Amino acid sequence: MPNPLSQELRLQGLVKQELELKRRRRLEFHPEVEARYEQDEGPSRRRWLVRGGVVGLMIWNLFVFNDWFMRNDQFGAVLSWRLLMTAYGACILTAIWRNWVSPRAREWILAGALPMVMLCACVILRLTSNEMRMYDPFVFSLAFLVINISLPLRFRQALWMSGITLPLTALSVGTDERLPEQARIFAIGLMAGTTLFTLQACYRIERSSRYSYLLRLRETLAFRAAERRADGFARLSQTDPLTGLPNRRAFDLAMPSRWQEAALTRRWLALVLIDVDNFKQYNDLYGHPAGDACLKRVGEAMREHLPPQAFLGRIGGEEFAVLVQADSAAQCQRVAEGLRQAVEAMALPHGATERGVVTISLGLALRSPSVDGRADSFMASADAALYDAKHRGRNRCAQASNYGDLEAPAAARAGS
Ligand SMILES: Nc1nc2c(ncn2[C@@H]2O[C@H](COP(=O)(O)OP(=O)(O)OP(=O)(O)O)[C@@H](O)[C@H]2O)c(=O)[nH]1
Repeated sequence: MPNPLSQELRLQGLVKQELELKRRRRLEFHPEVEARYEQDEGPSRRRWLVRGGVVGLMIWNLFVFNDWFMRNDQFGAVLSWRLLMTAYGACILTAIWRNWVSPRAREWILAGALPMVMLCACVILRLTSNEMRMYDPFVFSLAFLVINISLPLRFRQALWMSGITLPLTALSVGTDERLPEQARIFAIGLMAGTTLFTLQACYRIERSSRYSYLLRLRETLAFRAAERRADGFARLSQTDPLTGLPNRRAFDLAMPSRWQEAALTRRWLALVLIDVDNFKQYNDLYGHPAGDACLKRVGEAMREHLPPQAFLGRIGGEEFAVLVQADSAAQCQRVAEGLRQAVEAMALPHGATERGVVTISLGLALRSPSVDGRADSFMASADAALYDAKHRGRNRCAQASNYGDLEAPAAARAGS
């Protein structure tokens, strides 16, 4: 299955092509663009058609007053034809409204309304004996106006249905001997002219709505692509390329939000600054590439140890930082000590440390944040604690304030 990104890029290319090739003159897009057109515009077109159809049916039925005065003798029969057409229209509109039919079928079914309306109108005209009936055919043009323009039909369907309906209606009116000849000629001429003009308008409406859709789609796709690029840049600018962990910039952004989160949930927030012990010597002993690999492994070991919601970033050369929430100070201390153990447990050989393996020193600062409190001294506290851990002999976690030193377990120190 193609991924959404490549699909969008392909669509972007197709839209560009459509705009360049002026294919829009054919009132049909490339199938993929056409599918997207229906997806984006279909629901609003359905709503519009249903609304327009309901208004059209209301107008159609308002003529019942006219029937009462003009065709009183045949009122029952005329009313039946009106109701038949209304029922037919209601079925079509329900099918469109409930989306029971495909987009293509929707357009053709709707277009079928034009010959149906004209059929009913011609039958009603035949049923009428009143001398005022000669004015009836002049109203026929109204159907072309409403259906071809007001709805409007799509141009292809409008062309076909008008092409079928106009000659048949003209035949019916033209052969109606009870109509004066001049009225017949004039009514047919009016219908033909109306059909022509409404078809032209129908074409222009569809063409310009398709063209403006293409422009909108082009903008939407370009905007999405720009957003994706911006997201990518933001991710890159906040990621350390060596370890794939968040970098200092990401840490600076995370700090205030983590602070607020902890304040709102009334939990402890721990900041742990971590420094790889004697890392300069590691580089000197094993080379810079090995140093890089070591930093990656240290990052991975700590990430695995931390809960998923904890922040872990590489904020400097061989310096990492952790932000983690906990329910108690003791829990924070356990997390920090766990990090130290996790790195030591990797047992990466290091000829210049006491234990003979890569170890880390940690400075832990704890806060119980308040919403309007400030994190200003947080970093300085953790930094001071880290300094303390280094001075006390490395491979340990020291804690800022008066919580005391979190010693490495006795067993670990015994082996050093
Ligand atoms: N391989 C590698 N080395 C780095 C990188 N960034 C910083 N370093 C090295 O990390 C070393 C840090 O050395 P120092 O700040 O003296 O600290 P240290 O040797 O770890 O000593 P202590 O921190 O006191 O235990 C320097 O030699 C840097 O060149 C990196 O991305 N890759």
